[in-house]
Amino acid sequence: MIPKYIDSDKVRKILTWPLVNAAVEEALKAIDYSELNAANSEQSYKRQPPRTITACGNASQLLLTMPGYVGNYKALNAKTNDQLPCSSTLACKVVTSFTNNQNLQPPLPNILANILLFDVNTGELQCIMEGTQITAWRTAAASIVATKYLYMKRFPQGFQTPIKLAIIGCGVQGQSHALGMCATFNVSEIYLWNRRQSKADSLLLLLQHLHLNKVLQNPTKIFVTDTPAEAVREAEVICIGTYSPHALINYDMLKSGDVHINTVGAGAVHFGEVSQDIYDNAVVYVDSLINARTELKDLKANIIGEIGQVIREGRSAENKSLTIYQSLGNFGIF
Ligand SMILES: NC(=O)C1=CN([C@@H]2O[C@H](COP(=O)(O)OP(=O)(O)OC[C@H]3O[C@@H](n4cnc5c(N)ncnc54)[C@H](O)[C@@H]3O)[C@@H](O)[C@H]2O)C=CC1
Ligand SMILES: O=C(O)C1=NCCCC1
Repeated sequence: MIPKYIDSDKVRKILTWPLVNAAVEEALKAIDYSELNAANSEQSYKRQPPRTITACGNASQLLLTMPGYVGNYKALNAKTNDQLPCSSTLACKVVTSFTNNQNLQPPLPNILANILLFDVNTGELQCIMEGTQITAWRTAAASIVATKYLYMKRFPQGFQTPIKLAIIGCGVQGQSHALGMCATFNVSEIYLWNRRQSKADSLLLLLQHLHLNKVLQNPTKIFVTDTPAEAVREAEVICIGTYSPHALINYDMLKSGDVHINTVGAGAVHFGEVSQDIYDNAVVYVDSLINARTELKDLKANIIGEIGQVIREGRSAENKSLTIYQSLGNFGIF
């Protein structure tokens, strides 16, 4: 059988925020196979071994392989939104992170991905999906799901609660986080910061264009700031996705009261862009504990558990107004 190839144009046509958010929530919700027992046999489950990271020459050129299986999950039909019968997916995402790509002429995305889908009965390769956009959407959707369960659920208005949002780093991830958050939540104000301001300006123009054309519904005030401190001063929800090896925000910069941070970036380690004093004052949730055990082993933080557990059981009573979703990366169900 020749596997089907789904190119980036076809992928783009399928992706919508409700669909991707739902797929990612479903994948995050799956329980680890080792915890499955007779009492929760209806539950979806996952087998997700640690991902491998292979350096190609040096640490700025990496190949990541991310295999996973999700069994017994319930997905929605993309066209009708109807619940589909229980499904299972066996897949492997293969990602490269080559951080010089942005300097090529013409530039390429630093993160390039392909997703291999296998027949769960025969193991045959069924399909290869261009995965670069899926990675951008999936990562933002995981932050959206984390924001929904760790932040929005604190308020009686839930999803409708107006939020002030900060985007630190306006590259591929910054853009998908801004678009996904604005498409999903009632974002009243959005503060954009990027090391090179022109990228933040471009994102501002894109957001204004989407609002003007009613692709984004809620009226959002959009600001470009000179510093990360200005961007986060008022923010209730912060998304940070850069390659910065040092902290771009620290605890003194945050507003007091309820704040939630989604941190997705940083190069060699996955926790460089937020200061230690923020971690000291926060509770941390991850997407994948199995990857956290290796990739976050040097992080000194109160890691409570996986976001999937919060989806299944609610947030534990840890009494902290500052939450962090530390995103390592896993895969959605597509
Ligand atoms: N957690 C996850 O699942 C995923 C994480 N990532 C990570 O997210 C981060 C961003 O990735 P992309 O948006 O695809 O890259 P990108 O190259 O499109 O954007 C990176 C942004 O970081 C900024 N930046 C780079 N170095 C900086 C520094 N020293 N200080 C301040 N800003 C700096 C750049 O100005 C740029 O706007 C990377 O660390 C990447 O590894 C990417 C995909 C998935
Ligand atoms: O989950 C992913 O995809 C990635 N995670 C870390 C950085 C590269 C892509």
